[in-house]
Amino acid sequence: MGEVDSAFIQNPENRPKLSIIQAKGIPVINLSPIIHHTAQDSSAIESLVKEIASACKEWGFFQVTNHGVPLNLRLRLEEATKVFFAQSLEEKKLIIDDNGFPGYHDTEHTKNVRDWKEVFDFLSKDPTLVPLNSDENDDGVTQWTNPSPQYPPHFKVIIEEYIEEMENLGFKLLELIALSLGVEAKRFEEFYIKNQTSFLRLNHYPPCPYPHLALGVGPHKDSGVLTILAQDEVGGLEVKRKTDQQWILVKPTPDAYIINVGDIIQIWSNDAYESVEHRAKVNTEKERFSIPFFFNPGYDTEVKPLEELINEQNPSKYRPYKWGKFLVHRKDSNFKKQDVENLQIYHFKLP
Ligand SMILES: O=C(O)CCC(=O)C(=O)O
Ligand SMILES: [Fe+2]
Repeated sequence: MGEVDSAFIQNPENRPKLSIIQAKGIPVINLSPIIHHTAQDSSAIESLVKEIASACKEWGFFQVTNHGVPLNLRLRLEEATKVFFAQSLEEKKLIIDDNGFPGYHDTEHTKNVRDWKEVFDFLSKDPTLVPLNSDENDDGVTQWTNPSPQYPPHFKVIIEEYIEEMENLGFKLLELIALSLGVEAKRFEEFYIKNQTSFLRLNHYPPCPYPHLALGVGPHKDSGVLTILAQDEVGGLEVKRKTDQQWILVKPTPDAYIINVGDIIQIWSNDAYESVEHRAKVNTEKERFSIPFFFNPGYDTEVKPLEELINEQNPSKYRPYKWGKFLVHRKDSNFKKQDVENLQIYHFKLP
């Protein structure tokens, strides 16, 4: 692949520097007070909530250790992911839905530049109910259903088992985040009771001959509630530091998960917390794998700042929007190059 394919070339301002900034990096938070407790130790939980609050405010990103997800399960999923992607393109292309989601695909664009990656998406709930289209006046719904990969054996079972763990961890993190905002621990659960739209993504970034021009994933913010990411030892994820807008490499930490606040938490918190821009670099020698779990609410969730957090001094900064409509709009625009930027939450910002 000597020729440079222009579809992958980032605008000059988005091209990555290949030298690495080794900064102190995002906070690492030990979750053992909520995972390994018999009788809850309230002072340990209180200080954990404070750590979460400052990580969400200062970075929008953090890593967690002692999270309760069995390492053996993660290793089994990582191994199966490698075996899956090692198949031929023809074989992988069989594992796809007509809509291009969920399943295998290799043509995703971020901000209209093609990403140097291939992915496999798998829904948390099968089927997942979503709006028929992004038209606000159309109440029609449709279903997304999971593919059934036959190879490697037990792939589907491993993925399902792993998703269950991601949901458990997701709910625990949401409790900590709710407490850190000063609202009830279970405040966010109502948005997940019906028609959760979460999904697991397996990312494979093959070696790239021009890593100074292309990106595995271009700069973006995650649009859902929370992302729980497992990255391998190769590294490549960079986060835009809020204090000085520098791209900071997130150093791979064995058996840790990287958590990032998505756009919906930014809105629920009325901008107290911010969904932070990030991207994934590629390199000439090593392939890289990463596994994000996008923890998303029911399609009919109306996204707006929490009533407890707004008042005359701190009025709502956003007009409400329907999550499902946003999701479907994004899915329609992610697989082709368009002339305009796709939908972002600032489109809902009040003047
Ligand atoms: O591969 C990574 O480290 C990040 C992936 C990512 O940001 C995404 O898939 O939304
Ligand atoms: Fe992301």
